[in-house]
Order: sequence, then C-alpha cells, then structure tokens
Amino acid sequence: MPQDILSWLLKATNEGDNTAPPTRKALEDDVRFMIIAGSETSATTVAYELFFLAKYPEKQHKLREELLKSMPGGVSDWSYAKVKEVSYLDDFINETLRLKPPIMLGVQRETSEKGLRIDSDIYIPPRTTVMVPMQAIQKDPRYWPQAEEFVPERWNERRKEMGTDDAPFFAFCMGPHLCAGKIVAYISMRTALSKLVMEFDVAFAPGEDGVAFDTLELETFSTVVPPLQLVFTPRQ
Ligand code: HEM
Repeated sequence: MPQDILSWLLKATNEGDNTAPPTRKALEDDVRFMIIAGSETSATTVAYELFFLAKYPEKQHKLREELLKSMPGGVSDWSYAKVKEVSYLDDFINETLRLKPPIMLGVQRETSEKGLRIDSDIYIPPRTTVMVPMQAIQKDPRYWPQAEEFVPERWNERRKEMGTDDAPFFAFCMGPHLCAGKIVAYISMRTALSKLVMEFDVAFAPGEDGVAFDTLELETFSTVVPPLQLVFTPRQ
C-alpha cells in the first residue's frame, strides 16, 4: 500500500487506473501542484503565525501558558495528543488563517448552464468565470466584528458573543474541492507552532516592524510574502 499521495499518483499511473492523470504532463502538473499546495501554504501560514506572535506578545504569552498547563515539563513533555487538546492553539491558527489565508482567491470556477443566483438580487449568467475573494470575505465587517483585528478568542471563549458560527470561514475551501491536505496541514501547523512557542520567545528583530510583511504580500495562487526578521530567544 502506498504511504503518501505521490506514491498513490504513481501507482494509479503505472496501473492505468482511470483516476490517474491522463498524460505525462498532467502527472507532472499534479506533482508540481502537490508540492506548492502541500508546502507553501502551511509554511506561509506558520510564518504569519510567527508574525502575530511577535506583534501581540500578550497573545504569545497566553498561548504559551495554555500549552504549559497541559505540558508542564515543557518541550520534553510534548506530545501531539496533548497539543491537539489545547484549544487556544487552534484559535490562534484559525485566526491567522482568517486574516491571512495562504490562498487568497483560490482556483477559478465556471457557473453552470443555469447560471448562479445569489440571494434575490444577484444573478451571474451561465458559463461565467468567477473567483471568490476568500481573504476579503473573511475580513468583511458585516460578518466579523473587529474584522481587521487579531482576536483568537472569537473562535472559542468569545464565539457566541462575536457570532463566529454565522461568519464565513473557508481558508481550506468547501464542497467537493475542499483541501485534500487539511488534516495534514493542521498536524504540521500545530506541531510547529506549539514547539516554537514552548521553546522560544519570539520578537521582531531590531529595525523590523512587520509592516512590509503585513502589507506587501503577493497573490500568485499561493501567497508570496516579503522577508520578516525575527529573533528567537531560547527559554530557560
Ligand atoms: C494551511 C494550509 C493549507 C491551506 C490554507 C490550504 C488551502 C486550500 C484551498 C483553499 C484549496 C482549494 C483551492 C480551490 O480549489 O480553489 C486547496 C486545495 C488542495 N489542497 Fe490545500 N491547503 C493547505 C495545505 C495543504 C496540504 C498540506 C496539502 C497536501 C498535503 C494540500 C493539498 C491540496 C490539494 C491536493 C488540493 C486540491 C483538492 C481538489 O481540487 O480536489 N493542501 N487547499
């Protein structure tokens, strides 16, 4: 049995399975896509998480306290089973994905032969190419109070008060094309963020204010971010 997605792709290709990429070029495109979709996205999100740690030291402190409550011995006590139960870690990750989804627009879609009606007042004609601006929707103040602010608490302790259940969040897309790597992405982001926060104090380097990193990202399917200079000070 193959143990990873690329081996599954190769197995399907070698066996002429009807789920296999139809040509050599399609196989190469799929492999390229997997590398970008599977590494750039999580890496960019972890970079944004580090940015928010440095920008909001009080949230960094809170996250560390929550992690240490469940792993009092620090990193030597670390286990994924324990990390998974620290809800503030997911709150921190989700708030990062809300403000900075590493795929800001996603893949284009085409409306069906019937076109698409949205509510009563918007109709998009048949066979129209559409894109969904995830980041703009996830920062829309009609749905998200304090929309531009980094508030991890909206995902849990202030969930009801801030109406999070009714707000649109789809950093991993939805429906049949939901991200195939969502579970893997959470595993790697929880692991990276929890270990970094438990082992280091994270701060902006002298001369760095994070403004360029925060404002000069480029949308190239996955987000490309400018450099960010940070200092990692080992904790005792
Ligand atoms: C923070 C991490 C990630 C985010 C935010 C993310 C987001 C997304 C989004 C928004 C899409 C849909 C694009 C569209 O159709 O418009 C997608 C698709 C996909 N992602 Fe991810 N992704 C992440 C990590 C990963 C990882 C780690 C993998 C693989 C291990 C992966 C594999 C895929 C694949 C194969 C698809 C295509 C699914 C399909 O079209 O059926 N992603 N991802």
